[in-house]
Amino acid sequence: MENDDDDETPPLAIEINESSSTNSILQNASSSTTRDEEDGDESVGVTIITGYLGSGKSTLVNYILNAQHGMKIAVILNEFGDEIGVERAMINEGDGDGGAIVEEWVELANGCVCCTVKHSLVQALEQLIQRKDRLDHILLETTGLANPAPLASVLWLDDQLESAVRLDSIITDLIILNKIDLVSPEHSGSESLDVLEKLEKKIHDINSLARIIRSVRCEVDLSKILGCRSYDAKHLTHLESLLRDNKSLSNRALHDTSVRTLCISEWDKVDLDKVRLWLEDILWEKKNNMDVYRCKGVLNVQNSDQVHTLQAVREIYEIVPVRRWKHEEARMDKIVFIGRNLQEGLLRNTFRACLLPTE
Ligand SMILES: Nc1nc2c(ncn2[C@@H]2O[C@H](COP(=O)(O)OP(=O)(O)OP(=O)(O)O)[C@@H](O)[C@H]2O)c(=O)[nH]1
Repeated sequence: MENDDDDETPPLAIEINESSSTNSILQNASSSTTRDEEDGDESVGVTIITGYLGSGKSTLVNYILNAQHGMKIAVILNEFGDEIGVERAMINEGDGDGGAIVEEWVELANGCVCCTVKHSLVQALEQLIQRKDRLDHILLETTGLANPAPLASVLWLDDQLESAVRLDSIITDLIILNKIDLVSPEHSGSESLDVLEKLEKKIHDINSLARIIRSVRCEVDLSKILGCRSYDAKHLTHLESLLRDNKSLSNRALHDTSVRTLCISEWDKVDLDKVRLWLEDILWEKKNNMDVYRCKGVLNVQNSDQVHTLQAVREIYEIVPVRRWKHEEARMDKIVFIGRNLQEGLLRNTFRACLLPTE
């Protein structure tokens, strides 16, 4: 579908719950508020967090929500269809104890925010703005396959939104060079230019203005990434080029269409050891030629009252308990796969062999 078709597409329903991301710029809450007050500008900053699958977008959202800044933050998550619910279950909301108070969670379903769900995004932002007195900032975490340029155009070209929200920055413009702990020592420091320096140079060859911050688990100085005002009038040239790039891109160019997402869900508890062997067979042995780029999910584990999250990026995976299941929460296993040659029947059947018999 071409971008122009979007106007004919009816808006999709958006879920807004009462409880209330791959690289970005955040500014310290207090300095952002002070600056806004000084300017008489009460617009709410929006930070778009983009980045490839598994680069650390949710890790950054988690870090921001749990940091000591006292901001009231709304999070808009864009997940592909079946992923709905998985992403949110994996993010630990701030507890309001000095950290973020998450006022709104908005999940945009059934498509990618840069193409088919633009209307939902506009609706979601409008609804959030109506509650603006209670909000300091909005984080928009896109799917790992999205291009941020069309999002910038949504924020710029919608007249109503223009004054009430402002694009603060896109975390790809501000580059968080995350996971530097995974660069092996023999690759860093031993040569005249180490791997990270070479990588930074390559990034600057593509975008000489990009600001780069190195991090492990997205632990970054929030004053460097929130409230950046990267797109204020003085940065207009950059914005214009972003919008121009957007016009010249077809949807085909935005996404690798051969990459597919699928989700398997079950209600029974799992045997964790069996799940590990199952996963290693898929990720390490490349069972039946399946090429899994990314896998994430929640598991209902035998003899545990903790939600376990499963995360895999290529061959690296982890399964960890993150918190207790909430009383009202449906305890289930839900796993999302993103990759090529995914065989749904095979994944589903082999996963069933990890389930415990229903009590
Ligand atoms: N070793 C290491 N692992 C990290 C780092 N940052 C994040 N991770 C892990 O990488 C995995 C993916 O992180 P996420 O934050 O879920 O990535 P994402 O970009 O939101 O992924 P998608 O939603 O699939 O696009 C998780 O298992 C994280 O714990 C880091 O700096 N070092």
